[in-house]
Amino acid sequence: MTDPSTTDQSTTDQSTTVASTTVPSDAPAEGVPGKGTSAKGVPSEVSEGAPSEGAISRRRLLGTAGATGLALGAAGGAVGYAAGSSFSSDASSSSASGEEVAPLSSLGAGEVMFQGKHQPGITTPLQARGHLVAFDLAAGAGRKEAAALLRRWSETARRLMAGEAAAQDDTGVARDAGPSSLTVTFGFGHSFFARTGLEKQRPDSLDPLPDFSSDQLDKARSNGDLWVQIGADDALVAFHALRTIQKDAGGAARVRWQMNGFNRSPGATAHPMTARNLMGQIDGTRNPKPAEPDFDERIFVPESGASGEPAWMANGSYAVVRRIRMLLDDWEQLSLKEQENVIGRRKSDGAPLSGGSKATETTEMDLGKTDSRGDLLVPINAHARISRPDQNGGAAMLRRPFSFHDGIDAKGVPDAGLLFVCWQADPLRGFVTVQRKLDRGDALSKFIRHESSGLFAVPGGAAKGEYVGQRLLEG
Ligand SMILES: C=CC1=C(C)c2cc3[nH]c(cc4nc(cc5[nH]c(cc1n2)c(C)c5CCC(=O)O)C(CCC(=O)O)=C4C)c(C)c3C=C
Ligand SMILES: [Fe+2]
Repeated sequence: MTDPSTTDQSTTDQSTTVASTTVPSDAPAEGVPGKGTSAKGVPSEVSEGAPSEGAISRRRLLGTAGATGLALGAAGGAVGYAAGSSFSSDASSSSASGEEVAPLSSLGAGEVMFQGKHQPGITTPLQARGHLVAFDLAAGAGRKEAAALLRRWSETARRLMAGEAAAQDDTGVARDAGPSSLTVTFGFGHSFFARTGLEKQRPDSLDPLPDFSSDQLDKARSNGDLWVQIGADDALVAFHALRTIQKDAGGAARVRWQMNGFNRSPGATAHPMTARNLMGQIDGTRNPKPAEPDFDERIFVPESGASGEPAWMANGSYAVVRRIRMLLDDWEQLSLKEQENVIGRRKSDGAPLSGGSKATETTEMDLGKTDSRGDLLVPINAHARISRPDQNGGAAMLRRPFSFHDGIDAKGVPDAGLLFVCWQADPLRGFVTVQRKLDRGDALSKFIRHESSGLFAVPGGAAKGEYVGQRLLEG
């Protein structure tokens, strides 16, 4: 069993109130109950119900949050959609055989707050579905149109994340579901600033990423004026948000590229644990944790201007997005031992190869340990060795990826891999430093291909009544 406190999935957004989960979940709910959430993590407005400005709250349509969503039984994951039933999210119950089963829970009730110091979707636990979309401003659209768009998008994000319907012409696709931990995150690309006459406000940190020798990038699926990351634990909730955001763009912006991804569904594993990727590895073990003293400094732009960052980026972060194809046909030819040597960790439980049979995922890696023949137990080119902060002058990033699978390509091989999204206060010190090192001799590089790339400035969270990016667009 892995220690959930070590996993990226256990991280919680500072602006997050996640519904309590009383059954094992891949996304442990550590959210501190706060505004809009009862002590049990279930939205407290449910019975009082005060949907804003005439909106019909989806939660109200559902009756009570406790009576909605997916009811998960621990015994084999017995599942029933319990809308309108008397199922409760915190009541224990018995199976037909009289056997005690775990209390029911509602995945749909998970709610992340839109407003906060940081935007949602950065430290939020991994969600089951994700859409990454880049937009380019339409010809003739400038700062005014961009400001109006960000205002519309922010209002949509706030409403949908609270489980309300869209302000206009809601399609009804998500009407039976709760917020399902929906997050919508907005960022600006390098090209946005010239398009809007805001060049002077463009952070140096947005300078284009250098070329890496192993890049095989498709320009049409890279970069973009604006970037939106959508995540939710329900596929329809995520799609609904995507569609609403696309419709909100109206004539102001058009989609440049879109990528769709997924993670394991909460509750799929017997215990909360770090995610696995499509190569089967436990991935995310050594992510920085919000409780660590240097977490904020590594991931978020500080409030003071001392960093050389523009004031509008205070509490923001930089997202590097890479579509990384996994060459699964080649990878799967390797023996288990060969696969483990590529990473430097055991495939079964993520323990470092230097740790011996008693090691666990959290055992410290011993970089100098050798076997009886004097060979390093963690090979010199192992991915988990050379990507470490202590091998890269302290460089660190918060990795928050989605897997993708877009079928079989023209050559008959799986078009599958990782939508690698990483967050840092300074992309040059974070992603670029580590990727330069990986580019020079990562054992994993034979089995992956970077196919597209983006770098986006993601401003801090919106205050009440504010829209994301307002300090840039109206500053
Ligand atoms: C430039 C940054 C990185 C890229 C690109 C990248 C791609 C990539 N990684 C895996 C699988 C694993 N990565 C692991 C650790 C790890 N990877 C990076 C950075 C990049 N990875 C870092 C900073 C770390 C942590 C290093 C540390 O602090 O010890 C691991 C080991 C488990 C873990 O700590 O998460 C795996 C497995 C894949 C499959 C991949 C591209 C498809
Ligand atoms: Fe990695």
